[in-house]
Amino acid sequence: MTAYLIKNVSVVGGAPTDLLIRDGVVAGTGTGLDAPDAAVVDGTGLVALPGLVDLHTHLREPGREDAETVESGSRAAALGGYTAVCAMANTSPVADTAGVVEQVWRLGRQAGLVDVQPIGAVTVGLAGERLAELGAMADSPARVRIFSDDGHCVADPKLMRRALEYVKAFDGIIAQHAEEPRLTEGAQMHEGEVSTRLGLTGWPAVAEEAIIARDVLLAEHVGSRLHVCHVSTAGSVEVLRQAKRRGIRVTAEVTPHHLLLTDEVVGGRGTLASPALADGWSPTASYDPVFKVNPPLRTGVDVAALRAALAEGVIDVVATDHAPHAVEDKECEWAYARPGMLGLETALSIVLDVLGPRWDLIADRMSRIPARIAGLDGHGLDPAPGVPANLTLVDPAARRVIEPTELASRSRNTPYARMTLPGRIVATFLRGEPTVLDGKAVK
Ligand SMILES: NC(=O)N[C@@H](CC(=O)O)C(=O)O
Ligand SMILES: [Zn+2]
Ligand SMILES: [Zn+2]
Repeated sequence: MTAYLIKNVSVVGGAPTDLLIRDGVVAGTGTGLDAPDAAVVDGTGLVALPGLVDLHTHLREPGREDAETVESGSRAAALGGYTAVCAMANTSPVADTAGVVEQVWRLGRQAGLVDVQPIGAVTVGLAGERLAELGAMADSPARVRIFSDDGHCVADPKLMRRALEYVKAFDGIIAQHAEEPRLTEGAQMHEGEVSTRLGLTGWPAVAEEAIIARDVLLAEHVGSRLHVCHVSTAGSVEVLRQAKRRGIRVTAEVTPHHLLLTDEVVGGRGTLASPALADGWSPTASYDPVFKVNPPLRTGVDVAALRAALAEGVIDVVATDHAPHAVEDKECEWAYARPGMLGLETALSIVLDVLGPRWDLIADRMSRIPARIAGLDGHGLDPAPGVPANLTLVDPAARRVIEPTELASRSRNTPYARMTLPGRIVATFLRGEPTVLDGKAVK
């Protein structure tokens, strides 16, 4: 195994120092390090972060390998600075048995670009009727600890209660896609002024907020851990703030797209929550299905509330909800397009715009805390002697124009096409082995 000497790098925003990586761990830090056998990486002007960890990724394998595979998604993750991702269960077949979660886990190890931690389904077939074999998935080699029906809501409160009770035994987590289905029948976009103007059926904020309010009370009642997926509204932030004040064991994530984009883009307007990114950019058309996503893009008030909640910690982490879709499922009439957006290769850039170069906060929201929530021990640790060398090097001064066909994902449904984003991943290391060098995947 080659040793690497990263020279003159800022570790999480600190004063420039050298990092020696050897035998899978950080072997030493300090200025003026020398290691004749090591390959030198010039870290001047770069920031070293603990490898990013994504709690919410769709890798699409098994079933829709045309949209993404574990390997292509792992490559996209590494290029985005990730060293671990949690893969959602809405595959085909659904990851609702020990067999399927083990298959995904093995595919991740074979790809060897990031650690792929499968998430197990809560209910059989994501149908919301019968609990899946949660214990068998927890006991499998994949050691599943997070369970989610993402793409669907566990709408039945009795089933949600039983799922929370079941996972309590092994300190597991239920990650809820909060969407009261009876309030979103036929919904196409956020229910508000824009949906009224465009004549599209709305997805009301209350459909999310009512489920979160119910679930935090169930989690309190049972004394079990709840994680809220892709929080999208100001009202949800208030429910979470109150729940945390009551000491309820709830964590929450926000996606990059809900931190930047508003429902105005559906109508073809380029109003973004960030003037810098809006400068010179606008959607190519109205009803562009790349902006169709579940939960939907909300208003500027919601985006502002999410940005504040992320900075403050009411929202614990950023999760990408990387949702690759094949061209025929996405580039079609709005009503028939599948919802979802790519996120892995652009997440750090968006968060850098949202939070600014507050590297310690970024390390918390994108690495340390998601690693702790998922129980991924070797990840989310700042580079320091003896620590597994799971890290990424960021060039904060770089700017790049997003070109969908240049992404490593097998799909191209990124909402940031033609945007100029800040920051670039220069290198990523997984247990001391480079997965990205000079901005390119090593395999
Ligand atoms: N977010 C989306 O719009 N789609 C996700 C499912 C989900 O996260 O709800 C997908 O799997 O495509
Ligand atoms: Zn979802
Ligand atoms: Zn999802």
